[in-house]
Amino acid sequence: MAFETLLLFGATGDLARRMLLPSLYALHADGLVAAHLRIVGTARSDLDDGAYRDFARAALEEFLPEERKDAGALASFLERLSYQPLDASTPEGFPALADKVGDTSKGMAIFLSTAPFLFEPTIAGLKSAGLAGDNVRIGLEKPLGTDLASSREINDAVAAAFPEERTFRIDHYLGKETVQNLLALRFANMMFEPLWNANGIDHVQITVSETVGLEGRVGFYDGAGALRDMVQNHMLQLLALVAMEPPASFDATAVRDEKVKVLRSLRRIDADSAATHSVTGQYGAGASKGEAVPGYADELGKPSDTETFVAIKAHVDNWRWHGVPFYLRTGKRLPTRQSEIFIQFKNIPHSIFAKKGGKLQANKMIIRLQPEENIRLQVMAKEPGLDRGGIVLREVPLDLSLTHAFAGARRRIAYERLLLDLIEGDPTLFVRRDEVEAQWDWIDAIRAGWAANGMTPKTYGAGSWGPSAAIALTERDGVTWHD
Ligand SMILES: NC(=O)C1=CN([C@@H]2O[C@H](COP(=O)(O)OP(=O)(O)OC[C@H]3O[C@@H](n4cnc5c(N)ncnc54)[C@H](OP(=O)(O)O)[C@@H]3O)[C@@H](O)[C@H]2O)C=CC1
Ligand SMILES: O=C1O[C@H](COP(=O)(O)O)[C@@H](O)[C@H](O)[C@H]1O
Repeated sequence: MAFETLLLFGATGDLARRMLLPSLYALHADGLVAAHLRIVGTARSDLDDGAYRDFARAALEEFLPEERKDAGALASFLERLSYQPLDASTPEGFPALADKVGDTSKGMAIFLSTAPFLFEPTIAGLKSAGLAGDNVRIGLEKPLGTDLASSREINDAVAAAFPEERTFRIDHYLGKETVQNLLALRFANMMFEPLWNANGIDHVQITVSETVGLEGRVGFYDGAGALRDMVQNHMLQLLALVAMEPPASFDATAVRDEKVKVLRSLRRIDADSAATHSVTGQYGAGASKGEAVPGYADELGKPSDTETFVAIKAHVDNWRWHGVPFYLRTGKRLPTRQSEIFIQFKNIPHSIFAKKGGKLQANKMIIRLQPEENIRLQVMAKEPGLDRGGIVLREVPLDLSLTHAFAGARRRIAYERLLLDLIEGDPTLFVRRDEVEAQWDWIDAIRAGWAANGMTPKTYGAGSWGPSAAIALTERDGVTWHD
């Protein structure tokens, strides 16, 4: 059921400015939210409704693409907004917040876009002010903790007021169009699923590379690092979607049941295998997009052992994936911004072209999430000609460019879909508690393995593909990273 109030904590933050307000505006401009949906923002800043609308207007001016700016839609969107100042770390301000929110009988969705240490007091405050009733659901921005224990603590605090079916944990990668297309590719087509296993697939690579550095998130990032910031959530969700069994239906329980089975089947990387199955790095000075950039420690202003790059060789220990490595790689200040899933199929069992000189390469599938969205299957074809000197076979792409195939359909940013699902109450693309905890369990073992082996990040030049050890991680298996 679509709710009629959205209460946004962290309404003055960076995420609200860059993503949440522009997404809500887009839903409004496209007529996708109810005419009577009210959006109440709250944060510490001492603003009134008018000042918050000015704040929101400035954010939209800055972050909306030019073609989306429409004066009429902007004015009517701003009318939906109101604001209540609140220090969420103490209970005092919550009664005033409840007054501001007013009648919630038509349902309220709450979104916590604040640091996780505020979740517990926020939830206590909401509960004490009567803002956690049966017709209220809550969305939680990541990070949900820094390890399994802290994640459990947060989840317990949330569960004290909101049952699991009313708790929506965000992983914005699940809102990305191509991520859902991966499900369509696997489960809406006959031809891939029979090969989608250890018989057909040699290995899988998942790369999420960024060109940016700290981007003003110094305080948060140095306490997190790439493993907890990116692998624990986005990359493991991508891995789970690639590796899961077909769910019985595209429904929240069925999909999440299958994902959690994969996450629980991940082979532990621990003290014995951390050094052989993972590599960490930290960028030093180098160049990004042709410009000289400082190293991480210089950006931070002090030396640090936080990893800005991680590469992992993972295994899913079940029948389907027996012996198939999943190589994961993510980092900041890499050469390109590129998120992709690369599926390397196995070689054909016997080549009829060998005696004619035809050289074969195994099929590959590249599922590109960003910057552009496309799915490409590399297949073998014969070069045109009379083949007098022998047959020449060449790898050619079968492209499914989503941008071209669906030209005219606007590409939505992930938060548009996720905020709409939160307001309408569809949890399919949100992460269930057991998934988050399985993810943390696996990540904690890796971190313990690093500590036990005294592993610290190896330096890589900004603008490179990470430390050379990351190349060696795959080359040892005769595998080259797909750049
Ligand atoms: N920015 C991003 O790209 C991403 C952010 N996240 C996560 O989302 C969350 C929000 O991030 P971001 O917007 O960047 O953070 P910011 O630091 O930019 O904003 C924090 C928000 O929380 C509010 N706040 C801080 N303390 C209190 C308090 N005691 N009581 C009430 N409100 C408070 C701030 O209000 P005020 O400024 O008025 O004090 C502000 O609105 C974080 O957990 C972050 O890790 C996750 C993925 C990406
Ligand atoms: O959650 C996070 O994701 C972003 C990358 O998101 P993308 O949609 O731009 O790929 C990352 O920069 C940030 O460090 C992390 O917290």
